[in-house]
Amino acid sequence: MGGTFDPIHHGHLVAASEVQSLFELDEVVFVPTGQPWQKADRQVSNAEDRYLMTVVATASNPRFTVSRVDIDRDGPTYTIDTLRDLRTQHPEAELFFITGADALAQILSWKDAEELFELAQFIGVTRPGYVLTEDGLPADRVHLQEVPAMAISSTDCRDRVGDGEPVWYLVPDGVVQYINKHQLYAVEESRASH
Ligand SMILES: Nc1ncnc2c1ncn2[C@@H]1O[C@H](COP(=O)(O)OP(=O)(O)OP(=O)(O)O)[C@@H](O)[C@H]1O
Ligand SMILES: O=C(O)c1ccc[n+]([C@@H]2O[C@H](COP(=O)([O-])O)[C@@H](O)[C@H]2O)c1
Repeated sequence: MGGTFDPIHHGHLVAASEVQSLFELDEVVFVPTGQPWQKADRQVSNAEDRYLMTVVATASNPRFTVSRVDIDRDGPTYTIDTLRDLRTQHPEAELFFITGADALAQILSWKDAEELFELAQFIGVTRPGYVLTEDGLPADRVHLQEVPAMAISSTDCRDRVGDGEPVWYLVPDGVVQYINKHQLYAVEESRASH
């Protein structure tokens, strides 16, 4: 499962857990993006912080691991490179890439979109506020999966921290503590003056 994970939240974790169980996956590899080029219009937190929050959030699940392939590669992050690197590391594995409905809808705009479907199958999961559709995508390589709806986004978590509101129970406890310890998403002056 690839994502910016700024920060990782329970929507990501529920989706990953549900897909792992339903598709009987041996392992779910969380891959924090290095430089998400489709989010170039906004500031993204330091890759090491996003990686460490992902490690903290997934540590207790024996089927969850975290990969550094995207954060250790220079330049913009493309899933085609992610899948090539994972294929090299796990030559025997059958790869599935888990994405939310919003990301799945954009996939034809990703780099080398056609080749993506040769390297992995894609599992699109429901996400509140987005319609899950495989229109225009190869039906034999794309699976749609309903998962329990968690109306949580990283944007909302960042905004809540910035506004001094709690993110307890939206993200794992260790991630709340990591955010506090490293003062991520700190209150901006314009907001603090309200
Ligand atoms: N609540 C959710 N339910 C299901 N899938 C989700 C949910 N939140 C995110 N995803 C999916 O997880 C992947 C990684 O998401 P990402 O790290 O961009 O989180 P986000 O909450 O969408 O972030 P942001 O609000 O910063 O854009 C994407 O494929 C996204 O569609
Ligand atoms: O390969 C691409 O061109 C591409 C473009 C946009 C997003 N992605 C990947 O899609 C995943 C979800 O991205 P995001 O930005 O919604 O967190 C993440 O693994 C990204 O690297 C990939």
